[in-house]
Amino acid sequence: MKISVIGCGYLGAVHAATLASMGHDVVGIDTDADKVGHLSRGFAPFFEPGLEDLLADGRDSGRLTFSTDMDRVADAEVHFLCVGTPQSKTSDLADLGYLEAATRAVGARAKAGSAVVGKSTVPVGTVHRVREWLAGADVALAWNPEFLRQGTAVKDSLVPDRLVYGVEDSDDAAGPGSAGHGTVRTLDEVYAPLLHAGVPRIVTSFATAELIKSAANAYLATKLSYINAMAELCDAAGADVTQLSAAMGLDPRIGQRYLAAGLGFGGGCLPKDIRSFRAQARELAVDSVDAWMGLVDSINVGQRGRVAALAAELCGGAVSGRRIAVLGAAFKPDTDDIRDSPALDVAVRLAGAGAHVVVTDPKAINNAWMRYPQLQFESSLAAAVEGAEIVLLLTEWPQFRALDPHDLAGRVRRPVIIDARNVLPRTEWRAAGWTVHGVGTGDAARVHVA
Ligand SMILES: NC(=O)C1=CN([C@@H]2O[C@H](COP(=O)(O)OP(=O)(O)OC[C@H]3O[C@@H](n4cnc5c(N)ncnc54)[C@H](O)[C@@H]3O)[C@@H](O)[C@H]2O)C=CC1
Ligand SMILES: O=C(O)[C@H]1O[C@H](OP(=O)(O)OP(=O)(O)OC[C@H]2O[C@@H](n3ccc(=O)[nH]c3=O)[C@H](O)[C@@H]2O)[C@H](O)[C@@H](O)[C@@H]1O
Repeated sequence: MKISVIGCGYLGAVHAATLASMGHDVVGIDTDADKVGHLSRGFAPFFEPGLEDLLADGRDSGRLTFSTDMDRVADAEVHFLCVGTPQSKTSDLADLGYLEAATRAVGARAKAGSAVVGKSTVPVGTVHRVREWLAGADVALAWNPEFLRQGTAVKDSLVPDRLVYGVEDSDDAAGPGSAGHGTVRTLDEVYAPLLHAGVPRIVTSFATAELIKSAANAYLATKLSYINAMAELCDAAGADVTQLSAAMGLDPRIGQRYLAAGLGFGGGCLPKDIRSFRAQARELAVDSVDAWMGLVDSINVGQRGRVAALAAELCGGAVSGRRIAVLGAAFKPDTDDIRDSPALDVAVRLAGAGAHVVVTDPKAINNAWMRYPQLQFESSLAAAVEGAEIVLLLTEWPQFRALDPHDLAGRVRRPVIIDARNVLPRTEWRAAGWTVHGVGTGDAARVHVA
């Protein structure tokens, strides 16, 4: 099929590349000429494992092209809308400005009978606004939310847990002869290899499809804030949240995933999505969801404050003038994305309190250094920790987990580390002379003021 993908960021570039790998002819459109230049040459404009291989395959096969020219969408049979829906600068609401611009541009060029399919994460009810923005274009409309995670985006796209199709009420999966089966059939054709492999697909209304996406992210955020609240309880009681979550997770009704307590969640999605969800609940007068999301958000942001306060405590009450090494700038490992990064938030708080903060990260320094002039960035871990009075492990990259505590002890001024992701083998590090503090690992009662 001929497909256009509008918006080639973390979601769209991966979506375009995986569709091409399934045999479709795909054009990816983005307003960012730099991004399009990279993608056209087969290079990923951001770090995402496996993406460059797919881009190179797509370029070599001729099935995958990129452009800034919106006119290139004209002969596509399906248009996927993948532009950003960031948090508004002035409220909790999602900013739908990019989506409106992209939709209007597609609507003006899409050929009659083609399908416009939304993938961006949107507040419930947005599809009706998209229909208005299409301004009478003779196109079908569907909403097909995406659930991929950065860092595993290629795998998540090629082997998704489920496909969700939000379609017109008249549309159904009954096949030829039913009133408006157009978009279901079209999407089935797009995703044929996945459906053939047995990926479940849910066909539902627009509102339900929109809410499935928001509710899934809100649930993940809820699970994370729940375990972080338990971490605070563990610190207060002298218990260990890593053992608590491991034991809880063995119950298959609970499961191990998203139960890793620590610095909490960040990134370009969960934080803004729970705020948008909150705003939607307020508009719909569903107070319980508003209050719930408010608590999830405040527990999450509170983790950052707790780690910064622990650093101050371990520095004798204040960090002013202290040299602090921060391991991690990305919002999580295996990505270079620093959007709402908990690690950088803590680093900025400490710098704001007068510390000399040196940050290192395997992939995210290029994205971070111009944005945060108050921080020093080092690509070499050895340079970052040199002379540090305290080390903070804030993003659990494999290379940080595997650090040799003996080697590191020889480089720092004081062997004190906050393992804010609870990933280091504490016994080994303590045997190497380190004071190790986790989050919720019951160390709070053992803080020694230096
Ligand atoms: N990043 C992720 O892992 C996932 C993101 N999502 C959702 O997907 C959407 C996109 O997210 P990201 O890819 O992370 O954002 P992003 O910011 O990385 O990418 C958005 C892209 O859209 C482009 N763009 C903006 N306006 C445009 C226009 N009028 N025409 C063409 N291109 C335009 C931007 O230049 C940018 O490259 C959001 O709604 C997000 O919530 C959903 C699932 C996963
Ligand atoms: O809507 C989106 O954009 C995506 O948001 C998340 O994906 P992502 O933001 O890429 O990252 P996750 O792996 O979910 O991690 C989110 C945050 O939670 C943190 N986290 C995750 C798991 C855990 O146990 N503990 C924990 O603190 C991570 O460090 C990270 O900061 C969802 O997992 C995806 O399903 C969804 O498609």
